[in-house]
Amino acid sequence: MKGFFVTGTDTGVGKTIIACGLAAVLKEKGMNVGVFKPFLSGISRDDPTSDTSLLKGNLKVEN
Ligand SMILES: Nc1ncnc2c1ncn2[C@@H]1O[C@H](COP(=O)(O)OP(=O)(O)OP(=O)(O)O)[C@@H](O)[C@H]1O
Ligand SMILES: C[C@H](N)[C@@H](CCCCCC(=O)O)NC(=O)O
Repeated sequence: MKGFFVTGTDTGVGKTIIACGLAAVLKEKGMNVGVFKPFLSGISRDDPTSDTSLLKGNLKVEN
């Protein structure tokens, strides 16, 4: 298993967008891709606009 750790120097700099794109490209190449965001602050994970919802929706996974 290989992984990428996406980080940045501030909030709102594009970490989530980059992670979504990276995951989508790898999936498109036929790889089995998972995403892991261990902590989420400031918004419910159930909110459709949350980072975790965007990452999940991007990969079309259930959980
Ligand atoms: N390359 C880009 N060009 C234009 N807009 C961008 C780009 N990358 C991200 N954005 C926009 O910037 C905003 C913040 O991006 P994103 O949510 O990916 O940041 P983040 O680093 O994950 O933030 P946070 O730390 O708050 O979770 C979003 O509205 C996103 O659409
Ligand atoms: C909901 C957003 N995407 C993001 C908001 C982070 C705000 C940090 C504020 C601070 O600097 O204390 N939350 C998160 O990445 O878990």
